[in-house]
Amino acid sequence: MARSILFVHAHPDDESIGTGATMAHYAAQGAHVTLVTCTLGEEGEIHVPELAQLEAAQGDQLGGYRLSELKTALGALGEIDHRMLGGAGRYRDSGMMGTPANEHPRSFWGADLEEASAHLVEIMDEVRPQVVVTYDANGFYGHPDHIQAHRVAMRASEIAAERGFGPSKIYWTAMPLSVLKAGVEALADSTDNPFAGITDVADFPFGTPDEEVAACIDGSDHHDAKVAALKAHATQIPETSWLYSIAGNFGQEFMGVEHYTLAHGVRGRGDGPYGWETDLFSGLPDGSPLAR
Ligand SMILES: CC(=O)N[C@H]1[C@@H](O[C@@H]2[C@H](O)[C@H](O)[C@@H](O)[C@H](O)[C@H]2O)O[C@H](CO)[C@@H](O)[C@@H]1O
Ligand SMILES: [Zn+2]
Repeated sequence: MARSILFVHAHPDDESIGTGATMAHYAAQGAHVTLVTCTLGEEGEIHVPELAQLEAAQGDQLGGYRLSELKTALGALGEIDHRMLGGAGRYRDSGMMGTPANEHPRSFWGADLEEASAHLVEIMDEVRPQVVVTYDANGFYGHPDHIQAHRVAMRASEIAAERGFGPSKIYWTAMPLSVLKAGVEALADSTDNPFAGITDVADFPFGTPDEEVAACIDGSDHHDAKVAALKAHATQIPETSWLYSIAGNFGQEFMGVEHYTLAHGVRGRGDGPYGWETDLFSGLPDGSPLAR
């Protein structure tokens, strides 16, 4: 049975920023890699001056443009089965927490959980993922669309399990505190310090104690693919982005290695002081009994 893994992300660019190396890693291994993107990112900033008038308050065309950026990014990551939750345009980027866009009639933050989850269950029934990857209950950093993506992924997985095709393992993206600390220290004297003013990692809206991390996927062979995918999202990730500053300092060690907590399922064999799994499918029988 071919391995099938499903990633649920809120906006175009999250897939590359948070799980790009992992997606490329499994696509290169021949796994069926499905990405579900929940919104088109209509409320995003625009870091490409000549596209400034696409913004929501003017031409309101950023969503369509970001879909094209996403397709380019996925081309860099390998063979990815991409779906928009409910079809392109069904759910709109809700903006940052507390902004007027939260109240838009199609905002993802205001979506009916059962209806949105039903769209995801349909995809899960088709691709039968043994592994699902999404965010923790805080959406990794508190964005309403990320929180909603978590809720929809978890509810859909629950419904799928009731129907006999639930995932064997569910992971949430995570940033180990040791990695955050290393980043803050490495850039402390940098003139281009993205963490300027932050001295304590507790100041970040994200970060997981190393002992609570379950998996570390080394996709450093796909470092270049991840950087190419990030560059495809040029409206969101400018050349001056802190992502590139850190990559420049840490290189493959940062860009190509991605970490996860295990929210559901049995942890497989692991390495290192905390027994981090090195494969998200570890511990699973060859082929899920739930697969078609
Ligand atoms: C990575 C991510 O989830 N980006 C979201 C986020 O973008 C932030 C937003 O534009 C904010 O105004 C900026 O200050 C911040 O730097 C951005 O990361 O929220 C956007 C609006 O919902 C969303 O389109 C974007 O994908
Ligand atoms: Zn996002």
